Amino acid sequence: MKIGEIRYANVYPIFYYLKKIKEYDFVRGTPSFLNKMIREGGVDVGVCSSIEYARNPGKYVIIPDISISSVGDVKSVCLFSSRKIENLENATVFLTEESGTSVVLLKILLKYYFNVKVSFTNNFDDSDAVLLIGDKALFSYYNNDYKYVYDLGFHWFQFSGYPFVFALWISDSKWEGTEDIKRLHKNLVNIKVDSQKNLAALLEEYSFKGLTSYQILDYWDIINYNLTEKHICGLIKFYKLAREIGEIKKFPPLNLSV
Ligand SMILES: C=C(O[C@@H]1C=C(C(=O)O)C=C[C@H]1O)C(=O)O
Repeated sequence: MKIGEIRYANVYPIFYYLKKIKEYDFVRGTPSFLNKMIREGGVDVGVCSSIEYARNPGKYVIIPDISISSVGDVKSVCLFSSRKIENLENATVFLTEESGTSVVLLKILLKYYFNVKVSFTNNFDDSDAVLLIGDKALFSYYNNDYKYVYDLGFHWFQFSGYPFVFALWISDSKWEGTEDIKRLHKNLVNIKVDSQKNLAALLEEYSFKGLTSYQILDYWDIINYNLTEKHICGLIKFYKLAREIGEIKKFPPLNLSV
């Protein structure tokens, strides 16, 4: 099986253990690259943007019990700004090209929670505020690169009261019901539990320029890999609002299965 691996710190603990099983091949990249890979059949399974599932629901199944989520702060998905958000009316906001989900989350929060209208750009230098995800966001978060930092995980929680599911483990639907996908599901669930018990051990092999060991541990501690009923409630709310703002065509049936 070929598995799409997000090359960020957020999911390093899971892949660290998954690679020890020696049963899988891996393709590394940003979420938007992996979304394209799974869409085009370049990988069989991937940890992909949750919005990718909703854009092509008949094509995938969701592997249960695992995700990349936040329950409150996430630290690695933030709007960074030199102005307070209420002063960003009519401003220009840079959107990272690495993301699928967070771009939609930002649009939802700006409209329904912050009540601010902005325009978007992919020109970093031309912007008043920037949406970053993954390691770039994490670096800026801990190194105080901007005066105002809006953690989208935190604000989603304030807004909805639910966890936010940034990424889902999805497989091409042709794998549904196979022994391979059942075994992968079992491996992932075991890894999810075990990896949280011994995060400090991972630091022997992991370094992140610009972050202290304490900051990395703190980050791995808050990143949430569960997919509980509450996560699903958050996901449903997100998909409904994404549909309202025209980011997806239809509310997708949620096919969680192995
Ligand atoms: C928590 C994060 O969530 C990520 C955000 C994603 C997106 O915006 O599409 C996809 C996968 C996750 O890596 C992060 O980037 O650190």
